[in-house]
Amino acid sequence: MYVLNANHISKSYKTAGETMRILQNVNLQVMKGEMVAIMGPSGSGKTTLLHVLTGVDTPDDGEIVIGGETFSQLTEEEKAFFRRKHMGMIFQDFQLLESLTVKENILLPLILERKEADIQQERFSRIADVLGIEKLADKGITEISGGQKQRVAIGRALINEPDIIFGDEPTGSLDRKTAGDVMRCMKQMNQRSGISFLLVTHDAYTASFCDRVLFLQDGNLAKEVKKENTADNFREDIWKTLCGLGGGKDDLF
Ligand SMILES: Nc1ncnc2c1ncn2[C@@H]1O[C@H](COP(=O)(O)OP(=O)(O)OP(=O)(O)O)[C@@H](O)[C@H]1O
Repeated sequence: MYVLNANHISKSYKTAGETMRILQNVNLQVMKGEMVAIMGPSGSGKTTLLHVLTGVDTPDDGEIVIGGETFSQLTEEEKAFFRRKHMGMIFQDFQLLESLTVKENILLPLILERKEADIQQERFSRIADVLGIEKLADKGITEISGGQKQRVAIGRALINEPDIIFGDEPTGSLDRKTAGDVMRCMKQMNQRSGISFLLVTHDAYTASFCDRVLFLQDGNLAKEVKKENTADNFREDIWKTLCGLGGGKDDLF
């Protein structure tokens, strides 16, 4: 069953009288419980694709179905409502509120929805336990590390039990060890809850925690690499494919 089914997605930008075609007839599916990464050389349109899929930007053409709903046909107001219920977001710079505690940041989507206190507590305990951040509940955001901040952001993205979580360079501001810890947390949440992930990343190590990696080039999803045996082989396949598409070593590490 598809959680995300995007078909014939096209997007152009007009700058100084010139039309730049960024996405051309992109087709992309994510199954329930799948973790998928999108990679590609710098400027290939990864962020544009993520923005289009999440409704931050509008495609020129194409249809996006998320959790059975034709998301691309909703009004802006309906999209915002649908996003809160069915989609989670994780960003490179965490986007947490420094005026709130760790627990309040995670619970924010439920607080805004006025969910009952016992539901809030039950979901917080369950998620904080898996993410290993129970002891940080009352800390301020400025008092915790980058890796801890990203765990809090994952907790906030998960709290509404969405169909899919989108990540824009979720390990982009973390060192390699912390990136690994954060990706293991995501994988654990994915395996326990069956929530799907679609992550844009330039990092082969981060992508190797996923089940499948899609490569963007010249506005199209040009290649796909699936995890078939060891993590090391998968990482090597990812790296070779990206290099073959013109993304150099600097794009990876
Ligand atoms: N709002 C915009 N207006 C005009 N051009 C844009 C806009 N957003 C992106 N672009 C252009 O679209 C192209 C793709 O940009 P995008 O940020 O999607 O690439 P990317 O693959 O995410 O790059 P990177 O890996 O460097 O972050 C770039 O040439 C960029 O300059």
